[in-house]
Amino acid sequence: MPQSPANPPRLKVEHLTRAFGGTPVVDDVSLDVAAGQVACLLGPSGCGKSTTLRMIAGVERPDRGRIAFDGQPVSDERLFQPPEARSVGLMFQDFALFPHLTVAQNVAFGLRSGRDERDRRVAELLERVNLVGYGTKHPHQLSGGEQQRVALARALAPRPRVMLMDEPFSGLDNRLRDGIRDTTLEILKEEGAAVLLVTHEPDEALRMADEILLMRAGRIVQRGSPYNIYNAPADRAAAAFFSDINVIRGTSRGALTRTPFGEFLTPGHADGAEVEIVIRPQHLKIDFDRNGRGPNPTPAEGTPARGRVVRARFLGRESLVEFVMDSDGSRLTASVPNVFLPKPGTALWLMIRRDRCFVFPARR
Ligand SMILES: Nc1ncnc2c1ncn2[C@@H]1O[C@H](COP(=O)(O)OP(=O)(O)OP(=O)(O)O)[C@@H](O)[C@H]1O
Repeated sequence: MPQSPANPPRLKVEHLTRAFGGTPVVDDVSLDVAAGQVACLLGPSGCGKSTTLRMIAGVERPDRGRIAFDGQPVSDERLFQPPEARSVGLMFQDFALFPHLTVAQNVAFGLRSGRDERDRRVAELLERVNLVGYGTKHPHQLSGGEQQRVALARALAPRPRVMLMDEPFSGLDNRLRDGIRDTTLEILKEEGAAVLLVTHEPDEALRMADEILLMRAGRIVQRGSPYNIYNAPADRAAAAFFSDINVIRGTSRGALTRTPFGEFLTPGHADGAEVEIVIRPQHLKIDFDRNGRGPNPTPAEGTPARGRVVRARFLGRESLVEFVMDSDGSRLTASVPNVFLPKPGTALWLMIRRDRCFVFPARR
C-alpha cells in the first residue's frame, strides 16, 4: 500500500541516535516497516542492531529521534512510552518461556481478554504453530524447535502491531533452522504485524526479508530488496558481507581499467584512480586448457586468463577451486556447482561474468 500522511507506515523510525560513554552506537537510523512486511537489520556483531531494536521496544531510551506506530508517536523529544504501552511482540535468542507455566499458559500470558476469547486465541495459535495437543506440557518437555514455536505463539497472541525479533533462530540446530524460519515467516505474514528482525546472518536475511537494512558502525549503509542488496552492493564491504569475493585491482585511465581479463569500463573514476573490480566466486567461469590456448573472448565474458590450481575443496553443494594467475601471481577463487576437483598444478582458464562485476574505488 502506498504510504502518505493519511496512511502512515505501521512502524516509522526517524533519526534514532544513542551513545554509550560518548561513543555513538546507533547513529541517525531511520526506517519504515509496513504492516505485513518483514524488514531485517543485518550487520556484524556490535554494529548497533540490538540497541536499535531495544529502543523501538521501549527498553532503552534514545538520545534523539522519533518512533511512531501507525503515525502515533511512542517516543520523541517529550514522550517515552514503556514497552507495555507500545503493542510490541518480542522474541529473543533465548526464548525465555516461563518454566513453571504450561505451553497454553505461556501463550496466554500477555492476553487480557475474557477466558473464552483467550482460550480461542491460544487454540488458534497452537494450531498455527503446529502444536495441537501440547497445551498441557511444560517447556522442559519440548525440543528447542518446539519451544521456539511456543515463544512465537506467545509473542503473537496479543496481536502486536510491531513484532521485534533479535536473532530468534540462532539457538536452534542448523538442520532445523531453515524449516522453522519458513514456518515462522508464513505465520508472521498471516498475522500481518510489521516485523523487524535482527540478524548477523546474511542467509537468514536473504531468506526472510522483504527489505534488508544493512548496518555498519551504528549506521544503515544500504537498504533494499534481498535481490538488490546482493546484486548491487553499495561498497566492497557490503559485497563481502554476503559471500567470499575476488578483488582485482587496477588503475582507471580514460574510464577504462586494464586487467589480466582485458579492459573493464570504469566510468566515473578519475584518471589514475585505483579501482577494485569485485566478483563473487560463482561468477568466475572455468574452461579447459587447449594446448596453451583458452576459449575465444566473448563480449559478455571478455578475455580469458590462465591460472593454475592451488587447491580444490568439495563443500557439498559446490566445489571451491583456488587459482594462482599466470599473469601476475594473484589469487582467485571460483565456485563450481557439485563436484569439480582438479589436481593442484592443473592449468585452467578463467573468465569473468562482466555483468556480475562491481567496481569500487580502491581501499587505501
Ligand atoms: N548498556 C550498554 N552500555 C554500554 N555499552 C553498550 C550497552 N549496550 C550496548 N553497548 C555497546 O554498544 C555496541 C552495540 O551493541 P548492540 O548489542 O546494539 O550490537 P549488535 O549489532 O546487536 O551486536 P550483537 O549481534 O553482538 O548483539 C556494542 O559495542 C556494545 O558493547
